[in-house]
Amino acid sequence: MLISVLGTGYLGATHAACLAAAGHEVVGVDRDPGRLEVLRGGRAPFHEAGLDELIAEGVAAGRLRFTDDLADVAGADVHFLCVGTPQVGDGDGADLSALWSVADALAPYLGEHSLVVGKSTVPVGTGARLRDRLGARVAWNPEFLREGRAVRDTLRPDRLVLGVDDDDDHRTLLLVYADLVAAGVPVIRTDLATAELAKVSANAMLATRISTVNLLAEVCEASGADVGDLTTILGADPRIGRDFLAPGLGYGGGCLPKDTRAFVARARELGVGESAALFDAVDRVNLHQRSRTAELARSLLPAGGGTVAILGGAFKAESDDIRDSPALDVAGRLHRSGATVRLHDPFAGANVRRACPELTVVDDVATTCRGADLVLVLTEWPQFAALDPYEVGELVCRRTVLDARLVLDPEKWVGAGWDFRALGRSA
Ligand SMILES: NC(=O)c1ccc[n+]([C@@H]2O[C@H](COP(=O)([O-])OP(=O)(O)OC[C@H]3O[C@@H](n4cnc5c(N)ncnc54)[C@H](O)[C@@H]3O)[C@@H](O)[C@H]2O)c1
Ligand SMILES: O=c1ccn([C@@H]2O[C@H](COP(=O)(O)OP(=O)(O)O[C@H]3O[C@H](CO)[C@@H](O)[C@H](O)[C@H]3O)[C@@H](O)[C@H]2O)c(=O)[nH]1
Repeated sequence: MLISVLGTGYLGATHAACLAAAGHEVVGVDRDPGRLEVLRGGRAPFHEAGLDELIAEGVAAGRLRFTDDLADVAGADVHFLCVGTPQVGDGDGADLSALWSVADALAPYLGEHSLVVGKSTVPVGTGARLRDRLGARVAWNPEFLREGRAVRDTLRPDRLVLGVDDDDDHRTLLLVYADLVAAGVPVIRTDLATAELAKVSANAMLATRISTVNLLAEVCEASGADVGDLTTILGADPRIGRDFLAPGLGYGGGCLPKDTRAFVARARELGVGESAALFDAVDRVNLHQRSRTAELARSLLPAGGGTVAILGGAFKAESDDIRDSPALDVAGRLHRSGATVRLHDPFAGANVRRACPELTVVDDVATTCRGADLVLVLTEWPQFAALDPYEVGELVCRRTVLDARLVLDPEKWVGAGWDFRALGRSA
């Protein structure tokens, strides 16, 4: 099949490369010339395990091309919309301007049988509006991939959600995903509204889980209970489950925060504001983790100054994405409070330098920690979990560490003479 993917960011680039790997002829469209140049060179424009290889293979095989000209995708059987839907500047709802703009630009190139498939995360009701606007066949096929595991998640998703109007559109999508269907990936057919809602609901529920565990961590910290044992006990109940129970600095990124807020904004429009306030509280608890981490760090530094070695800038490990990164929120607060901030991240350093020129970003852990009054772990990179507390102890000015992601082994660090603090652990 000839397939176009409109928007080649974290979602679109991965989706396009995986469709090409499945044997389709794929054209990725973007308006960002820098991004297109990198993709045409057979690389991913961001750090994502396995994606460089997949893009290189697709480009070399001639199955994957990139363009800024929608005329190049005229005649495609299926067009996937993968542009960004960020939070609106002055509110909590989703900004759909990129979606409408790319859809309008695509309209003249749609054939009678072309299927337009929304993959971006949108408020419920968007697909129906798009169908009316374009007068074309529209389906919604939300994407559940996680950054850092994007390729694996796309090649072997937990489920395929196909929001369709009729059997023809369903059949078309089954052909697009024939390899996944053959591999036994569960397919859930539904309507457009349910497919759209499934995506924001999943993210709002995941956010709720994290804020719940962080509330529990705060109670552990205040009471002397052990949050590690607590989550093990909770996770052993199959109704609760073990995944997504890691306490700490909370969630960030380009999805969970904005999707939870957009859910609430849309629920209010639909007259369900009273109950949707649940997710306002989830958001508040999440943001509170950032302010309380900064305050705790401040209290461990010399009054009005001090040097803090920050380990982590990305919003999560295995990604270089810094959108709404909790780590950068805390780093910014400490910088503004007068602390000297040095920050290291294994992959996100260049992005942090560009976005936060006021912070000193360094290339290795040793330079970050040398002469520091406090070591602060803000992203859950395994490299940080593996640090040797004796070696780090030789570099710092004071052996004080605050683990805001609960990745360090307390016994090892205390044994090496550190004043060890962690979120969820009483002092
Ligand atoms: N990042 C993820 O892990 C992920 C996972 C699932 C769903 N989503 C959803 O997918 C959507 C995209 O997210 P993302 O993280 O890939 O965003 P992104 O910002 O990385 O990518 C969006 C891309 O769209 C391009 N674009 C914007 N307007 C365009 C236009 N008019 N024509 C052509 N290209 C245009 C941008 O240049 C950019 O490359 C969002 O709705 C997001 O919520 C993201
Ligand atoms: O137990 C946990 C798990 C995650 N996090 C944090 O939560 C954030 C989000 O993590 P994760 O969900 O793994 O990353 P994303 O790549 O943002 O993926 C989410 O957002 C995507 C975009 O919508 C969806 O497709 C995914 O299903 C959904 O998990 C990160 O800051 C993590 O550090 C925790 O604090 N504790």
